[in-house]
Amino acid sequence: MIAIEDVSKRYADGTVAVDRLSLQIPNHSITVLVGPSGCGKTTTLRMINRMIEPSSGTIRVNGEDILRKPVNALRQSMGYVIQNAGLFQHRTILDNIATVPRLLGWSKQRARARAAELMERVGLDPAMARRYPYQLSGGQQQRVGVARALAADPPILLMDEPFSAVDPVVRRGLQEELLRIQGELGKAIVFVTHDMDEAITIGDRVAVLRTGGKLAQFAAPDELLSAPADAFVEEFLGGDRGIRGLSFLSTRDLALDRSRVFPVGSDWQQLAGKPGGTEPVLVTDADGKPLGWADLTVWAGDVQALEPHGQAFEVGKDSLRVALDRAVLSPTGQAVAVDGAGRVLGLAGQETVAAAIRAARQRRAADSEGVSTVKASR
Ligand SMILES: Nc1ncnc2c1ncn2[C@@H]1O[C@H](COP(=O)(O)OP(=O)(O)OP(=O)(O)O)[C@@H](O)[C@H]1O
Repeated sequence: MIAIEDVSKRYADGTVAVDRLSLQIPNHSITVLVGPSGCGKTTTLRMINRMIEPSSGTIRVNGEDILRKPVNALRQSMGYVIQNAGLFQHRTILDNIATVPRLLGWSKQRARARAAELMERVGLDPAMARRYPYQLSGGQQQRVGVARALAADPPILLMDEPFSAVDPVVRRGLQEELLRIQGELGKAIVFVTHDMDEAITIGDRVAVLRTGGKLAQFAAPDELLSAPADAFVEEFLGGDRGIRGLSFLSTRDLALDRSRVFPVGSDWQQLAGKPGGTEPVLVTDADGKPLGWADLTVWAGDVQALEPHGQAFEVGKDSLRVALDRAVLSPTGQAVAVDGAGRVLGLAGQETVAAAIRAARQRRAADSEGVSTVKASR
């Protein structure tokens, strides 16, 4: 646990970068500091590893005042990742990652073995080990930066806009990779960004700072989206926070319609004659996997002639946001719900999703702890 207690930073020219900030940063979780340019995010992060000394207040790590710890020991317990990776250009990728273990006195062989292990962990091809940083893409360099910070297995990882310099697709990949690594390693991660979407995607908790280094709100992402503390936070969250909030609601309890799903080989003529026979049906293969939509008033049983079913959503894994998106994009207005093996569980139209949203809101109102939240596949 990192406890920031009533910490302020006033620079020599009188600029107040951080103003009486108090934050409890738990272990085994990602805490994001987010806010507009100049609001004191970097200053806060650097006070944690003592690259910057606070003007007042105390920072404790697991109860111990960081000023009482030798600065080297403190920094060894904290990996540090910055924008553009900050790699040593004259060292190979392997030796970049091995830097801290070498400083700690590990043999070259052991440090390199550890570096090779970390390359795999962050998703880098082992063939890159002997390359130099300029021979890697920006996204690959950021992975090296993360691997280097993790090399000595520090319990804390400080990350300052680590993914800001790469394009959105690569950035998304890096965010997913970080979440996966965190799932395996469970560090205390403090992550600085000015991008609220990034904060919401990766943060377990998000601290929104306003200019002057004052804390505007510190909350879990779903709470931030559903109950912004004030107009500043609301504006910073952007105009579509209602839709984005659906990312945190599970599809587990959706009331799926199974009455319009039939396996190939069904008696289509008989079904067409039944009440509702003019409604499109979803045809599945023998395993229950979706093949496409059929209008039984005209379809003659030719699988090739089915209307594409589009992307499905996985119940329990994907969020209501994904389900709603699939329903909106579906040619029939019905999203196809599947299990982990891709077998159809049923259909969910926009009204079904809307009912699930209302039910989730009621549960939230009844019990602020009781709302099902999902972390993945937002
Ligand atoms: N060494 C310094 N001397 C004087 N003022 C400084 C110094 N370093 C930072 N500042 C000022 O302190 C404030 C906070 O800076 P900081 O870098 O912490 O903000 P930030 O939120 O990380 O910004 P950005 O998102 O643009 O990186 C800014 O007004 C900045 O100009």
